[in-house]
Amino acid sequence: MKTLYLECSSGISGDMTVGALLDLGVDRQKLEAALNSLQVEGYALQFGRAKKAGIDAFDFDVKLEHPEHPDVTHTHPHHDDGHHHNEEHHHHHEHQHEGEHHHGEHSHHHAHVHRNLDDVLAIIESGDLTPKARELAKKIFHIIAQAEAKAHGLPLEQVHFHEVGAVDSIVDVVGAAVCIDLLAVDRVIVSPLSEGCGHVHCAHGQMPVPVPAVANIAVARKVPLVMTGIPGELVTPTGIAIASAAAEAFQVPSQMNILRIGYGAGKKDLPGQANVLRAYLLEEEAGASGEEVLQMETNIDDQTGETLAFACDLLREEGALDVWTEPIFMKKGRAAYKLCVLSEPAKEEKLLRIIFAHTTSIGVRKSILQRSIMHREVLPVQTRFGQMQVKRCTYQGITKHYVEFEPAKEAAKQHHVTIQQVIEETLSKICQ
Ligand SMILES: O=C([S-])c1cc(C(=O)S)c[n+]([C@@H]2O[C@H](COP(=O)(O)O)[C@@H](O)[C@H]2O)c1
Ligand code: NI
Repeated sequence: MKTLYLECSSGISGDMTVGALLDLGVDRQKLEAALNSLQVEGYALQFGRAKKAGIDAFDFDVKLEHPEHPDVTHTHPHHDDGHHHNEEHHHHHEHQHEGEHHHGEHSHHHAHVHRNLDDVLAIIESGDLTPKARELAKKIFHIIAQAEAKAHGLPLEQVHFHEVGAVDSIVDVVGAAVCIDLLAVDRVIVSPLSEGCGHVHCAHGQMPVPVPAVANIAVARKVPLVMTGIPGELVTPTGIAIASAAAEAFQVPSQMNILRIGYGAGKKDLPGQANVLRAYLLEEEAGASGEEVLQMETNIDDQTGETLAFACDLLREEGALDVWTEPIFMKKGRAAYKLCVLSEPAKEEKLLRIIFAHTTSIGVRKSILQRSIMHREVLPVQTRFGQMQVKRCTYQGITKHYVEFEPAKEAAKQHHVTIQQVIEETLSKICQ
């Protein structure tokens, strides 16, 4: 199982993420092709290297061609004269850039000068992206827009992305989504995010760190922030939005089998630490990695068997790893059931909603369990009954094979044989 692990001990921003993933080995040409397919103009991509406290890191940058464009004064209601990114993206004297690719020569023109969420989503929709990259990019923008809406007390549809900022954000967000998709990992995990302190300056004053959009995303998406006491903004709204949209969990792996490492350069020079985002590609021998699962339980003494079974079906459909009921006796000798749900921790909210909506329960106990599982892969196997699937499970030299039950059951019915025959013949093909 392949895992992407982002170590954010010096914060996270959009360009640090893209830089780290390029350094990890993502194909730059494929990223450029995806970004070129977007109806966005007026920027150039920069691909270079930077030394951050002695560490050689990939320096990805989006250089805007008209940062001082007069039209951009129609902007976000509370940030209306463009503090966005100029500082961050145009003072890189110590960085060398090997490649610069301009995107200003497109022929499309936009009648308006600021974009709302729907405009940005339409740009993402019309780009030549894989479905996974597109969905992830849209999810990231939703998260940013919701945080901005809350920060400025606006309905979602009234949040406007600053024209210049929007170009920059679209490239960073779509770039990160494309890179994550190109890595084709099984899951993404992210460490708690180290944040700075104090205030950041913008044209109309100072914003406290974490800036409001970051703080709102941390609340909404349950993102742990580590407060380092370093002056300045280490976590940007784009950075935390990418992390929270992609991450299955915020955790530090207890053991790492590292395949590759990439460093993405931040733009700051920090006291005592390198301003880099480190991305790891991990091979996780399931079981050795100390995987975590969530177990939820609730005792129910006043629901019919029919409706409880329906709730169990819904929980399974929502992606619970397992759902079962145990007969129990509760107070006053009442015959009852304990409903148990096992799932990935990230699915807690959705599954809890189903329990409260579809059972009579008004309280649920939960615990995080450490789970060891064997590494699994599914092998297609041709038999006279058609194609069967065999699950191969391995762990430190131990190997077990199991024929997937549902296709085997269907084959047994169709061919009027016992399921044991289907299983044995399928397994015999594997051992040859
Ligand atoms: O443009 C707006 S509205 C804006 C809002 C906020 C809030 O927290 S609200 C913060 N910022 C700052 O802009 C830069 C760029 O952030 P990116 O995520 O686009 O890289 C950063 O300093 C933010 O704190 C802008
Ligand atoms: Ni804002």
